[in-house]
Order: sequence, then structure tokens, then C-alpha cells
Amino acid sequence: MTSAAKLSLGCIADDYTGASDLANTLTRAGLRTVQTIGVPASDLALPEVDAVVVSLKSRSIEASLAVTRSRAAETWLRGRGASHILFKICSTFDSTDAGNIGPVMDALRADSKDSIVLVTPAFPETGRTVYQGNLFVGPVPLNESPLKDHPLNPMHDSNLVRVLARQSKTRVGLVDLATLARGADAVRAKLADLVSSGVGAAIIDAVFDRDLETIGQVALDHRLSVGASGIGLGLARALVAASRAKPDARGATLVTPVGGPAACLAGSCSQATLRQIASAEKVMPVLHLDPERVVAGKDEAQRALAWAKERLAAGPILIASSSTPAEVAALQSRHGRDAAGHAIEQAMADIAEGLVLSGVHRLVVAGGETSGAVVDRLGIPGFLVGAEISAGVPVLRAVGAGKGEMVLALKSGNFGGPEFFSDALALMP
Ligand SMILES: Nc1ncnc2c1ncn2[C@@H]1O[C@H](COP(=O)(O)OP(=O)(O)O)[C@@H](O)[C@H]1O
Ligand SMILES: O=C(O)[C@H](O)C(=O)COP(=O)(O)O
Repeated sequence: MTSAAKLSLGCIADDYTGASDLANTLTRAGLRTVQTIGVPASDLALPEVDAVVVSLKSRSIEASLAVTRSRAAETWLRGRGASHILFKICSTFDSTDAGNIGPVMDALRADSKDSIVLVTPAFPETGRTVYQGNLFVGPVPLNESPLKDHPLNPMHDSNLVRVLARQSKTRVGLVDLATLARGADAVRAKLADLVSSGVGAAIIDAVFDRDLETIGQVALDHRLSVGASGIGLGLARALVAASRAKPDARGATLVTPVGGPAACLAGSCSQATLRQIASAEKVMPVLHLDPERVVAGKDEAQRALAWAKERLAAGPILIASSSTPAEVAALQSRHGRDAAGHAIEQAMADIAEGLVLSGVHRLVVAGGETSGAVVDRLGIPGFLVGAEISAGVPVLRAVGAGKGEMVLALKSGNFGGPEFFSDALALMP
């Protein structure tokens, strides 16, 4: 980084859409924030910022590799003065019983020497709330939500104390909403009780933004916390209130118009994304990839590129691999979950690479793992945060890619309104 100023907050995100979601939240809370892809190269010119969100594609990889990569990011962030590290996970706690939230938390906690780690995925702005340790997605428990059908990390248990305990070597406890409602000192007292009984991680209830503010105050007593954009909001507000970060009135980076052809790629199979694709079909050409042909080889991606090139001059296009849960399950049963997922991610990266070579510099990508594959292939090392398209999804301006001006939107699978693709393109002129 060019700046010698110490960071107020260091963040390690386990996927790229979650990273941009958090960078958006921190920016709107007044923290000058940049999102990097991986640990930045020493020559990456970055502006003076209060917070850095290091994006990793570590949510669905082998746990020990996720630990190694997260610790490398931690070392880089601590080296730039970050006294508090937020390990950013999904607001729906996307993970398997083999990890990766538990193993990464255990490693970062050992490094931080914190006696206990505060953990909450709550993000009320997007309907993620936690009560008695149970995660709700809107009105339904996590295990009854569409997340039960996630292609890579299906969630079958809404009780996060149980879920985290299955992944972690640390004893997991709970700080309930009633304690939270009594304020920061009551939370501190409860945490001390938990520590005295051998607990090293605490799921904390949160239903409203005011709960996040209480959590943020207490979290700053520690060197590490784990959660989604909600705790990020709490931390940012606590840092500003403690004058450990000066609110930046400029807010988001003004994205100068890039122009030229625009394209959308959808690899997310979430219910929200399926609805958004259906809406997009009314206003732009949409190509549905044949997942079977994608897994079989490169021809389907080449077919998609040829289809796109015939239409780009006339306006935005959308290329989607997204299928229903039943279709996803059928493909996975034939080829394996990881193999099918990886093949489709790489096909999306092939398509993105071809689109950029064809002059596309305005790109919308739906899906966290999909975004990771695409951004890695395009070789983009970092982003500045632009306007908010919808809760949790900002316009991003690429920095350091050396490919000319490029703007992207990396949409978390479950985020965005029905007209998301049109909404995004309207803010990416
Ligand atoms: N039709 C399909 N069948 C099976 N897997 C798919 C299909 N389309 C996409 N995928 C895979 O599903 C996963 C979607 O994950 P991700 O991109 O993170 O979306 P989300 O943000 O909704 O979680 C990726 O691995 C992607 O390659
Ligand atoms: O939901 C969140 O907290 C983040 O936006 C996120 O992690 C999304 O991950 P996804 O794979 O894009 O759903």
C-alpha cells in the first residue's frame, strides 16, 4: 500500500461477494475502504484508507488451505496496523461440518490470543437475524430457507451454536438477546462468565441494528471477531464513536462512466437469482447454458461467447448457468458436487475473459464462488467501492488491473431486488 497510515480495521472475507458486501457497509458507515483480491502485491497502489477487506476464495476449499490463506491475510493486515480483524463469513453461515468457519476462527483466535471470540452473522438490513442462537432468513429458520438447497454448502441446522461447535475445537456458547438488551457491560459480564467456564467462542443474538452497535462496542475490546456485514456495521460505528476512524463524508468513490458493451453472468442458483434472471429475460437477451455440456468441455463456453458477440453492440446480455435445486442435484449426482461446481465456475471465467477481450468493461456477476473465478481470471487485484445497487451490493471500480477502466458488480446470490440486473447496469454507465 502506498499509505503509511495505520489501518483501523482489517477484514478477511471468505468469498468475493461477501467482501464487496462488507466493503459497501463499511463505506456507508463512513470508513474509507478498499477491497483487495488476496493479499495485495507490495506495488499495488492503494489510497489512504481506514479499512481493507482482503477477499479470499476460501469458503468452500479444503479447511487447512482456508486456514493458511486466512493467516497470510491476517499477517498482512496486522503488519499495516490493524488492531482488530473481522473474519467475514456469510450472513447465512454458509459452511459444511468440515469447516471452514470453525477451523479458520480457531487459528485466528490462537494468533490473536483473545480469550473469547464474538460470532454473529446477523445482518438485519437483509433479513438475517439471530435469536437464541438460531439464524433466521427473513421469517424462516435457516434450515427451512432456500439455503437448505445451496449447491456447495447446504444449510440443514439453524442453531449456530451447534453448527459452529461441529466445526470448531473451541467450546461455543451463547450471548442471548436479553443480555444484549441490557447493554455493552452486561455483554462483557456474560462473556467473562463464559470464559470462566471454558468457552472460547460466543454466538451473539442480534435482531436490530442497535444490537449490532452494542456488539461493535464490545468487539473492539478484542482483537478478532467473526461475522457478516452486520457486525461490520457495528464495528464501524464503534470505531467512529471512539474517534478511531474519522467518518469520511465523501462516501463512495464516484465511478466515472466507462461506456461500451455490458454483460451479466449468473452462476448463482439461489431463488433470488433465478427470479432476477426471469426478470432480465423481459429486457435483455438471456442465454441459459447447458450445464451438462459445460461439464463435458469448453465448447459450451465458446458457443456462449459467439452468441454474446452477435448481440453486445445492441445492448446488455446475460449468460446464466443457474438451475433449480432438482436440476443442480441431478448434475451433481452424475459428476460430483465439487467437480460440477468447479467446471461451471471455470466456464464462467472463460466467458468473462472472452467478453473483456471483446470490449466489455461493465460486468455484473451473480454468485460468490462464480465471482471469485471470474475476478481471478481477469486478474483484478482490487476494487474501490462505488454506489450501492441494493443492500449488500455496490458498484465496484477495478484498480490495478491495467486493462483500462472497468466497473463490476459482484452480487451475493441471495441479495438484490427482482430487477437487480437492470438496476446494476443503470448505475454502471
Ligand atoms: N446448473 C448448475 N448445476 C450445478 N452447479 C451449478 C450450476 N450453476 C452453477 N453451479 C455452481 O453452483 C455454485 C454457486 O455458488 P456461488 O457462485 O457462490 O453462488 P451463491 O452466491 O448463490 O452462493 C458454483 O460452484 C457454481 O459453479
Ligand atoms: O450474505 C453475505 O453475508 C455475503 O454477501 C456473502 O457472503 C454472500 O455469499 P454468496 O456465496 O454470494 O451467497
